[in-house]
Amino acid sequence: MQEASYRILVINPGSTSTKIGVFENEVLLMEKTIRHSAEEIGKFGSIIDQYEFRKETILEALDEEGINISKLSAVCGRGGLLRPIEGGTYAVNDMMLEDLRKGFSGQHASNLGGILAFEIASGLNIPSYIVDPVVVDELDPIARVSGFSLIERKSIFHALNQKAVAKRYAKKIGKSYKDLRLIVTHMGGGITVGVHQGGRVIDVNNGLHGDGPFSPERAGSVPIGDLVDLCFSGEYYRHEIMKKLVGQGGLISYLGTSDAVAVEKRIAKGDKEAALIYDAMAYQVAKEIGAASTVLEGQIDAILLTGGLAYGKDFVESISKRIHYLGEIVVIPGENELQALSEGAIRVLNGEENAKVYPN
Ligand SMILES: Nc1ncnc2c1ncn2[C@@H]1O[C@H](COP(=O)(O)OP(=O)(O)OP(=O)(O)O)[C@@H](O)[C@H]1O
Ligand SMILES: CCCC(=O)O
Repeated sequence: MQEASYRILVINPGSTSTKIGVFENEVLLMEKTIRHSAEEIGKFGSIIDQYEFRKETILEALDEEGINISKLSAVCGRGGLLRPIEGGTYAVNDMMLEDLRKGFSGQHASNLGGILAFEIASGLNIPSYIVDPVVVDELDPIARVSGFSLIERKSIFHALNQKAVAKRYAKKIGKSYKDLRLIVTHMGGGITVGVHQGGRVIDVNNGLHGDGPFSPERAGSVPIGDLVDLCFSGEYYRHEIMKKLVGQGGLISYLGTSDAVAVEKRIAKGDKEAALIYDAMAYQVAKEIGAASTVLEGQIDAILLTGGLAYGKDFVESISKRIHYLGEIVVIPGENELQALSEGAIRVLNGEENAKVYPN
Protein backbone atom coordinates (compact mmCIF):
# COMPACT_ATOMS: atom_id res chain seq x y z
CA MET A 1 0.00 0.00 0.00
CA GLN A 2 1.31 3.46 -0.87
CA GLU A 3 2.26 5.64 2.11
CA ALA A 4 0.06 8.74 2.60
CA SER A 5 1.64 12.03 1.64
CA TYR A 6 1.29 15.14 3.81
CA ARG A 7 2.30 18.67 2.96
CA ILE A 8 2.77 20.86 6.04
CA LEU A 9 3.33 24.61 6.33
CA VAL A 10 5.26 25.40 9.52
CA ILE A 11 5.57 28.85 11.10
CA ASN A 12 8.06 29.90 13.76
CA PRO A 13 7.66 33.59 14.70
CA GLY A 14 10.66 35.10 16.51
CA SER A 15 11.18 38.58 17.91
CA THR A 16 12.98 39.82 14.78
CA SER A 17 12.04 37.22 12.18
CA THR A 18 9.39 34.82 10.97
CA LYS A 19 10.82 31.47 9.92
CA ILE A 20 8.63 29.36 7.64
CA GLY A 21 9.01 26.02 5.91
CA VAL A 22 6.99 23.65 3.78
CA PHE A 23 7.56 19.92 4.18
CA GLU A 24 6.30 17.01 2.06
CA ASN A 25 6.43 14.29 4.68
CA GLU A 26 10.04 14.56 5.96
CA VAL A 27 11.33 16.34 2.84
CA LEU A 28 11.85 20.10 3.12
CA LEU A 29 10.41 21.75 -0.01
CA MET A 30 11.20 25.33 0.97
CA GLU A 31 12.48 27.26 3.94
CA LYS A 32 12.68 31.00 4.43
CA THR A 33 13.65 33.36 7.22
CA ILE A 34 11.74 36.61 6.77
CA ARG A 35 13.63 39.29 8.69
CA HIS A 36 11.70 42.18 10.23
CA SER A 37 13.53 45.42 10.85
CA ALA A 38 13.23 47.23 14.19
CA GLU A 39 11.29 50.02 12.37
CA GLU A 40 8.81 47.54 10.87
CA ILE A 41 8.18 45.82 14.21
CA GLY A 42 8.38 49.05 16.21
CA LYS A 43 5.23 50.36 14.48
CA PHE A 44 3.10 47.88 16.43
CA GLY A 45 1.98 48.49 19.99
CA SER A 46 2.00 44.81 20.95
CA ILE A 47 3.06 41.45 19.56
CA ILE A 48 -0.53 40.49 18.75
CA ASP A 49 -0.94 43.67 16.69
CA GLN A 50 1.69 42.26 14.32
CA TYR A 51 -0.64 39.44 13.26
CA GLU A 52 -1.93 40.88 9.92
CA PHE A 53 1.53 42.09 8.91
CA ARG A 54 3.15 38.70 9.60
CA LYS A 55 0.35 36.81 7.85
CA GLU A 56 0.71 38.92 4.71
CA THR A 57 4.50 38.48 4.64
CA ILE A 58 4.11 34.70 5.00
CA LEU A 59 1.56 34.48 2.18
CA GLU A 60 3.74 36.70 -0.04
CA ALA A 61 6.81 34.56 0.65
CA LEU A 62 4.90 31.37 -0.20
CA ASP A 63 3.64 32.96 -3.40
CA GLU A 64 7.16 34.06 -4.38
CA GLU A 65 8.42 30.52 -3.81
CA GLY A 66 5.64 29.13 -6.04
CA ILE A 67 3.94 27.19 -3.20
CA ASN A 68 0.31 26.39 -3.93
CA ILE A 69 -1.29 26.63 -0.49
CA SER A 70 -4.42 24.78 -1.59
CA LYS A 71 -2.27 21.62 -1.60
CA LEU A 72 -1.41 21.93 2.12
CA SER A 73 -2.60 19.19 4.51
CA ALA A 74 -2.12 21.20 7.74
CA VAL A 75 -0.47 24.29 9.20
CA CYS A 76 1.61 24.05 12.36
CA GLY A 77 2.90 26.99 14.41
CA ARG A 78 5.27 27.37 17.34
CA GLY A 79 3.18 27.64 20.49
CA GLY A 80 3.51 30.53 22.87
CA LEU A 81 2.99 31.59 26.47
CA LEU A 82 -0.12 29.52 27.14
CA ARG A 83 -1.15 27.81 30.37
CA PRO A 84 1.42 25.23 31.53
CA ILE A 85 0.87 21.97 29.59
CA GLU A 86 2.72 18.72 28.94
CA GLY A 87 4.72 18.30 25.73
CA GLY A 88 3.17 17.10 22.46
CA THR A 89 1.07 18.21 19.48
CA TYR A 90 -2.07 20.22 20.25
CA ALA A 91 -4.94 21.10 17.89
CA VAL A 92 -5.54 24.84 17.93
CA ASN A 93 -8.89 25.52 19.63
CA ASP A 94 -10.86 28.58 20.76
CA MET A 95 -9.47 28.58 24.27
CA MET A 96 -5.91 28.40 22.97
CA LEU A 97 -6.57 31.29 20.59
CA GLU A 98 -8.01 33.36 23.42
CA ASP A 99 -5.00 32.62 25.67
CA LEU A 100 -2.52 33.37 22.87
CA ARG A 101 -4.26 36.67 22.08
CA LYS A 102 -4.22 37.86 25.65
CA GLY A 103 -0.79 36.31 26.40
CA PHE A 104 -1.97 34.13 29.29
CA SER A 105 1.56 33.70 30.66
CA GLY A 106 3.05 36.84 29.07
CA GLN A 107 4.07 38.32 25.74
CA HIS A 108 6.35 36.35 23.40
CA ALA A 109 6.64 36.36 19.60
CA SER A 110 5.73 32.66 19.57
CA ASN A 111 2.22 33.64 20.76
CA LEU A 112 1.60 34.46 17.10
CA GLY A 113 2.44 30.91 15.94
CA GLY A 114 -0.85 29.23 16.83
CA ILE A 115 -2.90 32.23 15.69
CA LEU A 116 -1.19 32.42 12.30
CA ALA A 117 -1.47 28.63 11.83
CA PHE A 118 -5.18 28.73 12.66
CA GLU A 119 -6.00 31.71 10.44
CA ILE A 120 -4.19 30.32 7.40
CA ALA A 121 -5.52 26.77 7.93
CA SER A 122 -9.14 27.74 8.53
CA GLY A 123 -9.27 29.56 5.18
CA LEU A 124 -8.22 26.26 3.57
CA ASN A 125 -10.41 23.99 5.72
CA ILE A 126 -7.44 22.05 7.01
CA PRO A 127 -6.29 21.42 10.62
CA SER A 128 -3.92 23.65 12.57
CA TYR A 129 -1.59 22.59 15.38
CA ILE A 130 1.08 23.75 17.75
CA VAL A 131 3.91 21.53 19.04
CA ASP A 132 5.87 21.72 22.32
CA PRO A 133 5.20 25.37 23.17
CA VAL A 134 7.54 27.35 25.43
CA VAL A 135 5.26 26.60 28.41
CA VAL A 136 5.69 22.82 28.30
CA ASP A 137 5.66 21.94 31.98
CA GLU A 138 6.83 18.50 33.08
CA LEU A 139 8.67 19.65 36.20
CA ASP A 140 9.07 17.37 39.18
CA PRO A 141 7.33 18.81 42.26
CA ILE A 142 10.68 19.40 43.95
CA ALA A 143 11.83 21.60 41.04
CA ARG A 144 8.86 23.94 41.55
CA VAL A 145 9.98 25.00 45.00
CA SER A 146 11.67 28.40 44.72
CA GLY A 147 12.66 29.02 48.31
CA PHE A 148 10.03 31.71 48.81
CA SER A 149 6.44 30.58 49.40
CA LEU A 150 4.82 33.37 47.38
CA ILE A 151 6.75 32.45 44.23
CA GLU A 152 6.71 29.09 42.43
CA ARG A 153 9.34 28.17 39.83
CA LYS A 154 7.89 27.93 36.33
CA SER A 155 8.85 25.98 33.24
CA ILE A 156 9.38 28.37 30.32
CA PHE A 157 12.03 27.18 27.91
CA HIS A 158 12.99 26.20 24.38
CA ALA A 159 10.87 23.04 24.63
CA LEU A 160 10.49 22.56 20.89
CA ASN A 161 14.20 22.55 20.07
CA GLN A 162 15.29 20.82 23.28
CA LYS A 163 12.90 17.90 22.71
CA ALA A 164 13.64 17.72 18.98
CA VAL A 165 17.40 17.65 19.52
CA ALA A 166 17.10 15.09 22.34
CA LYS A 167 14.94 12.81 20.17
CA ARG A 168 17.29 13.23 17.21
CA TYR A 169 20.24 12.26 19.42
CA ALA A 170 18.34 9.24 20.81
CA LYS A 171 17.55 8.06 17.29
CA LYS A 172 21.17 8.52 16.21
CA ILE A 173 22.47 6.27 18.99
CA GLY A 174 19.62 3.77 18.51
CA LYS A 175 17.95 4.34 21.89
CA SER A 176 14.54 5.54 22.99
CA TYR A 177 14.34 9.17 24.20
CA LYS A 178 12.43 7.89 27.23
CA ASP A 179 15.40 5.72 28.26
CA LEU A 180 17.97 8.53 28.26
CA ARG A 181 19.17 10.86 31.00
CA LEU A 182 20.21 14.04 29.24
CA ILE A 183 21.12 17.63 29.96
CA VAL A 184 20.03 19.67 26.96
CA THR A 185 21.37 23.22 26.75
CA HIS A 186 19.73 25.51 24.20
CA MET A 187 21.88 28.60 23.66
CA GLY A 188 20.22 31.23 21.48
CA GLY A 189 18.92 34.73 22.24
CA GLY A 190 17.82 33.08 25.51
CA ILE A 191 19.57 30.15 27.19
CA THR A 192 17.80 27.22 28.87
CA VAL A 193 19.32 24.12 30.46
CA GLY A 194 16.84 21.24 30.69
CA VAL A 195 17.16 17.97 32.60
CA HIS A 196 15.51 15.25 30.47
CA GLN A 197 14.65 12.00 32.21
CA GLY A 198 12.03 9.37 31.33
CA GLY A 199 10.91 11.45 28.32
CA ARG A 200 10.11 14.47 30.51
CA VAL A 201 11.92 17.71 31.25
CA ILE A 202 11.91 17.40 35.01
CA ASP A 203 13.84 20.59 35.74
CA VAL A 204 14.81 23.61 33.66
CA ASN A 205 15.57 27.27 34.23
CA ASN A 206 12.83 29.75 33.29
CA GLY A 207 14.73 31.33 30.42
CA LEU A 208 12.33 34.18 29.94
CA HIS A 209 11.67 35.54 33.39
CA GLY A 210 14.94 35.66 35.23
CA ASP A 211 16.37 32.28 36.06
CA GLY A 212 19.68 30.67 35.15
CA PRO A 213 22.60 31.97 33.10
CA PHE A 214 22.57 35.30 31.32
CA SER A 215 22.29 35.09 27.55
CA PRO A 216 22.66 37.42 24.55
CA GLU A 217 19.32 39.10 25.43
CA ARG A 218 18.30 37.93 28.92
CA ALA A 219 19.74 38.91 32.30
CA GLY A 220 19.03 35.49 33.88
CA SER A 221 19.28 35.28 37.69
CA VAL A 222 20.48 38.55 39.22
CA PRO A 223 21.07 39.46 42.89
CA ILE A 224 17.51 39.98 44.14
CA GLY A 225 18.11 42.59 46.83
CA ASP A 226 19.75 44.90 44.31
CA LEU A 227 16.97 44.24 41.83
CA VAL A 228 14.30 45.13 44.40
CA ASP A 229 16.15 48.38 45.14
CA LEU A 230 16.30 49.18 41.43
CA CYS A 231 12.56 48.50 41.02
CA PHE A 232 11.74 50.92 43.85
CA SER A 233 14.33 53.55 42.95
CA GLY A 234 11.60 55.59 41.24
CA GLU A 235 13.70 55.74 38.08
CA TYR A 236 11.91 53.09 36.05
CA TYR A 237 8.41 51.94 35.15
CA ARG A 238 7.68 48.22 35.47
CA HIS A 239 7.75 47.65 31.70
CA GLU A 240 11.13 49.41 31.48
CA ILE A 241 12.69 47.12 34.08
CA MET A 242 11.18 44.06 32.36
CA LYS A 243 12.58 45.18 29.00
CA LYS A 244 16.02 45.75 30.53
CA LEU A 245 16.01 42.24 32.01
CA VAL A 246 14.38 40.26 29.21
CA GLY A 247 15.12 41.86 25.82
CA GLN A 248 17.99 44.19 26.69
CA GLY A 249 19.77 42.19 29.39
CA GLY A 250 22.80 39.90 29.20
CA LEU A 251 25.32 40.55 26.40
CA ILE A 252 23.35 43.54 25.08
CA SER A 253 23.40 45.28 28.43
CA TYR A 254 27.18 44.98 28.73
CA LEU A 255 28.34 45.18 25.12
CA GLY A 256 25.45 46.83 23.22
CA THR A 257 24.93 43.83 20.96
CA SER A 258 23.30 40.41 21.18
CA ASP A 259 25.30 39.16 18.21
CA ALA A 260 27.90 36.69 19.46
CA VAL A 261 29.67 36.72 16.10
CA ALA A 262 30.25 40.47 16.46
CA VAL A 263 31.47 39.91 20.03
CA GLU A 264 33.94 37.27 18.85
CA LYS A 265 35.31 39.76 16.28
CA ARG A 266 35.81 42.33 19.04
CA ILE A 267 37.61 39.77 21.18
CA ALA A 268 39.87 38.85 18.25
CA LYS A 269 40.81 42.54 18.00
CA GLY A 270 41.82 42.59 21.67
CA ASP A 271 38.65 43.94 23.37
CA LYS A 272 39.21 42.76 26.97
CA GLU A 273 35.77 43.78 28.25
CA ALA A 274 34.12 41.74 25.48
CA ALA A 275 36.37 38.76 26.35
CA LEU A 276 35.44 38.94 30.04
CA ILE A 277 31.67 39.17 29.44
CA TYR A 278 31.61 36.45 26.77
CA ASP A 279 33.58 34.13 29.05
CA ALA A 280 31.29 35.00 31.97
CA MET A 281 28.32 33.86 29.88
CA ALA A 282 30.06 30.51 29.23
CA TYR A 283 30.97 30.29 32.93
CA GLN A 284 27.32 30.77 33.97
CA VAL A 285 26.12 28.21 31.40
CA ALA A 286 28.68 25.71 32.76
CA LYS A 287 27.54 26.40 36.33
CA GLU A 288 23.91 25.76 35.33
CA ILE A 289 24.90 22.48 33.67
CA GLY A 290 26.79 21.57 36.84
CA ALA A 291 23.64 22.23 38.86
CA ALA A 292 21.57 20.17 36.40
CA SER A 293 24.00 17.26 36.80
CA THR A 294 23.04 16.99 40.48
CA VAL A 295 19.39 16.48 39.48
CA LEU A 296 20.50 13.36 37.60
CA GLU A 297 22.77 12.41 40.51
CA GLY A 298 25.69 12.42 38.08
CA GLN A 299 24.26 9.58 35.95
CA ILE A 300 24.24 11.38 32.62
CA ASP A 301 24.07 9.77 29.19
CA ALA A 302 25.05 12.97 27.39
CA ILE A 303 25.13 16.74 27.59
CA LEU A 304 23.77 18.25 24.38
CA LEU A 305 24.79 21.80 23.41
CA THR A 306 22.52 23.36 20.80
CA GLY A 307 21.20 26.73 19.47
CA GLY A 308 23.02 29.45 17.51
CA LEU A 309 25.74 30.00 20.15
CA ALA A 310 26.80 26.36 19.78
CA TYR A 311 28.36 27.39 16.44
CA GLY A 312 30.90 29.42 18.43
CA LYS A 313 33.94 27.13 18.83
CA ASP A 314 35.59 29.21 21.57
CA PHE A 315 32.32 29.57 23.45
CA VAL A 316 31.70 25.82 23.37
CA GLU A 317 35.31 25.18 24.41
CA SER A 318 34.95 27.60 27.30
CA ILE A 319 31.90 25.66 28.57
CA SER A 320 33.36 22.24 27.85
CA LYS A 321 36.59 22.77 29.80
CA ARG A 322 34.46 23.41 32.91
CA ILE A 323 32.06 20.45 32.56
CA HIS A 324 33.96 17.74 30.63
CA TYR A 325 34.22 15.55 33.75
CA LEU A 326 30.41 15.22 33.91
CA GLY A 327 29.97 13.09 30.81
CA GLU A 328 29.96 13.05 27.02
CA ILE A 329 29.39 16.45 25.41
CA VAL A 330 27.61 16.44 22.04
CA VAL A 331 27.44 19.69 20.06
CA ILE A 332 24.41 20.05 17.76
CA PRO A 333 24.54 23.68 16.62
CA GLY A 334 21.54 25.64 15.36
CA GLU A 335 17.97 24.66 15.81
CA ASN A 336 15.72 21.97 14.48
CA GLU A 337 12.45 23.72 15.10
CA LEU A 338 10.83 23.80 11.65
CA GLN A 339 11.37 20.09 11.16
CA ALA A 340 10.14 19.42 14.70
CA LEU A 341 6.91 21.31 13.99
CA SER A 342 6.35 19.37 10.79
CA GLU A 343 7.06 16.01 12.44
CA GLY A 344 4.66 16.85 15.27
CA ALA A 345 1.84 17.54 12.80
CA ILE A 346 2.59 14.44 10.72
CA ARG A 347 2.58 12.15 13.79
CA VAL A 348 -1.03 13.23 14.31
CA LEU A 349 -2.09 13.14 10.65
CA ASN A 350 -0.78 9.60 10.15
CA GLY A 351 -2.44 8.38 13.36
CA GLU A 352 0.79 7.70 15.25
CA GLU A 353 -0.43 10.08 18.00
CA ASN A 354 -3.69 11.77 18.87
CA ALA A 355 -3.72 15.56 18.91
CA LYS A 356 -3.89 16.73 22.51
CA VAL A 357 -6.73 19.00 23.56
CA TYR A 358 -5.68 22.30 25.13
CA PRO A 359 -5.47 22.90 28.06
CA ASN A 360 -5.68 19.29 29.39
N1 LIG B 1 28.70 30.98 13.79
C1 LIG B 1 28.36 31.50 14.97
N2 LIG B 1 29.28 31.63 15.95
C2 LIG B 1 28.96 32.14 17.15
N3 LIG B 1 27.70 32.56 17.48
C3 LIG B 1 26.76 32.46 16.54
C4 LIG B 1 27.02 31.92 15.25
N4 LIG B 1 25.86 31.95 14.53
C5 LIG B 1 24.92 32.49 15.34
N5 LIG B 1 25.45 32.79 16.54
C6 LIG B 1 24.80 33.48 17.68
O1 LIG B 1 23.70 32.74 18.17
C7 LIG B 1 22.78 33.67 18.77
C8 LIG B 1 21.40 33.45 18.19
O2 LIG B 1 21.03 32.11 18.32
P1 LIG B 1 19.62 31.58 17.76
O3 LIG B 1 19.49 31.90 16.31
O4 LIG B 1 19.48 30.15 18.22
O5 LIG B 1 18.66 32.50 18.62
P2 LIG B 1 17.15 32.97 18.35
O6 LIG B 1 16.44 31.94 17.52
O7 LIG B 1 17.15 34.38 17.91
O8 LIG B 1 16.61 32.96 19.86
P3 LIG B 1 16.13 31.71 20.70
O9 LIG B 1 16.99 30.55 20.29
O10 LIG B 1 16.36 32.13 22.13
O11 LIG B 1 14.68 31.50 20.38
C9 LIG B 1 23.28 35.07 18.43
O12 LIG B 1 24.00 35.60 19.50
C10 LIG B 1 24.18 34.79 17.24
O13 LIG B 1 25.16 35.81 17.06
C1 LIG C 1 11.78 30.09 24.93
C2 LIG C 1 11.68 30.76 26.27
C3 LIG C 1 12.97 31.34 26.73
C4 LIG C 1 13.36 32.55 25.95
O1 LIG C 1 12.63 33.11 25.11
O2 LIG C 1 14.51 32.99 26.19
